[in-house]
Amino acid sequence: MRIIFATKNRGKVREVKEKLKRFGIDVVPIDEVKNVPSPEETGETFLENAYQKAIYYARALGEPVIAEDSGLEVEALGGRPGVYSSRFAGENATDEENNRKLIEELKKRGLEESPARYVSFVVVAFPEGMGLWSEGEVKGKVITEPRGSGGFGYDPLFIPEGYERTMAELSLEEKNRISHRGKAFGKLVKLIEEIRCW
Ligand SMILES: O=P(O)(O)OP(=O)(O)OP(=O)(O)OC[C@H]1O[C@@H](n2cnc3c(O)ncnc32)[C@H](O)[C@@H]1O
Ligand SMILES: [Mg+2]
Repeated sequence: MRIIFATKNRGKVREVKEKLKRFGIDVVPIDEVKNVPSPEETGETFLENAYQKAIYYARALGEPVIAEDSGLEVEALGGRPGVYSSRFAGENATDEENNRKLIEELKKRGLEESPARYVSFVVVAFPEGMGLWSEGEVKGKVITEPRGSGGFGYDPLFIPEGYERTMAELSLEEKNRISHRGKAFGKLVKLIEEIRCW
């Protein structure tokens, strides 16, 4: 079975491909199927954004599409960057720029770390308009000294609860076992199997 995953983030594609492989699901990134301009992400919540992305592409393609919206919530920053995680340092900011901004914001407050969590909302939308969704989170803390080269985004600054290593120091399989995204996609596959909607 194949599932089209609407994302421009290569890190997400790598993780979700690996996660769904053992369920016999072939995850195909949208840009390998059709060249459609990206939709806006104007929602105020992760769920709204994930649904917006999924339904936009499901309608454009005429078949079910999965999308994900995720982010990092930092306690010391009142939950920011949250839904703005990919554009924390500005529109089209790189991971490095976003990480630098996070370190600055913590240091400005005299902090070297803060409790934080990653959140992921996943939606599979059908062209007719309905959708199924699931979510996952992983708690931990953010630090101001980046470590590791795996993963993507804020991973060099995020240490999951119960770990000494940053998310960027974990293998792909290990990250998938404990991550917000790994949990959300695991739950979505169960839902799809239960409802037999495919
Ligand atoms: O919208 P798409 O095309 O899927 O790609 P995106 O990178 O813009 O994805 P989001 O809008 O969902 O923004 C999520 C951001 O949150 C951060 N993030 C989410 N999950 C992460 C993870 O597992 N590791 C590190 N950073 C993560 C990272 O900055 C992402 O760019
Ligand atoms: Mg995005």
